[in-house]
Amino acid sequence: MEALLEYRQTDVCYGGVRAVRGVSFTLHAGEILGVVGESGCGKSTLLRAAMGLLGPGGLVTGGKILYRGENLPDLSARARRRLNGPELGMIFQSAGSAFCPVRRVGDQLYEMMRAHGPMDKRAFRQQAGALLDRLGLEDGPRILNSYPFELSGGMQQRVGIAAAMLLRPRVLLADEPTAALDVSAQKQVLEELLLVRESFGTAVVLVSHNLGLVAAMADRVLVMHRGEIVEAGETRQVLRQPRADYTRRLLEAVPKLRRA
Ligand SMILES: Nc1ncnc2c1ncn2[C@@H]1O[C@H](COP(=O)(O)OP(=O)(O)OP(=O)(O)O)[C@@H](O)[C@H]1O
Repeated sequence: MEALLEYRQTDVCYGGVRAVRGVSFTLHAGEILGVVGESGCGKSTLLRAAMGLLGPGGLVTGGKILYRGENLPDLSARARRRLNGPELGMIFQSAGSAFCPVRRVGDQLYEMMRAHGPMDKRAFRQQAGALLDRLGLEDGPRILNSYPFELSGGMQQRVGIAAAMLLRPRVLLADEPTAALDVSAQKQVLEELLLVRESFGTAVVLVSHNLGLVAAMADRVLVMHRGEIVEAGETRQVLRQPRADYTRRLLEAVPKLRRA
């Protein structure tokens, strides 16, 4: 399998304070990699660093983040715009809040698609409607004609997830994508992630607090603690026979774990 994304001894700082230290791993095409660890351990920072979205105080201060051989922190803003979206997609914890409040969500999604290549409006509406349907939003045309405030938080989140998926990126960086969703919507989103991986060989980095969800979805898992990877390996092995004390402590907080 092709190596798509490779972190090599990556350090990330905010205003000189290190949030991620010496992180190394490789993500291959078609793979789902889970990232777990307590709040504040650097999971979001890891993903934002690849997207160039660390914000004004954030900087990759050491190592490399290679996407198909190119070091992402070295890219110009122009090269970055070419990659972000169609190559590297990101689903944020609050994906729904990224929409402009005074424009219909369908227009915003269509514009995003058009920014990355020619797209016929009818084909777009069909494609977007089918995806929304699979994400549990059955009335696609109505959703596309809605303003963000006309949708519930869970609906907005799923439209935000659809926005990342519509461009069919090779790599999808998903930061707690389903944390704000109810159980049935959560299931539909996770099934769609699996379908996208199966249909297009999309690789996924799935950040989650939910170890049960990671156990069910991820092929491999990274355990992070205070900005560092303390354990990495095949999901089943890490969750059943953890080597690091920290992983054991994390698992002890979950009464029962079963791989689906
Ligand atoms: N914009 C920022 N400016 C300064 N420090 C930040 C910024 N964003 C994150 N940090 C700090 O970097 C560290 C890692 O934060 P990060 O959000 O990556 O953790 P996380 O594991 O994703 O947490 P959570 O699970 O709560 O989302 C934390 O100490 C956090 O306070």
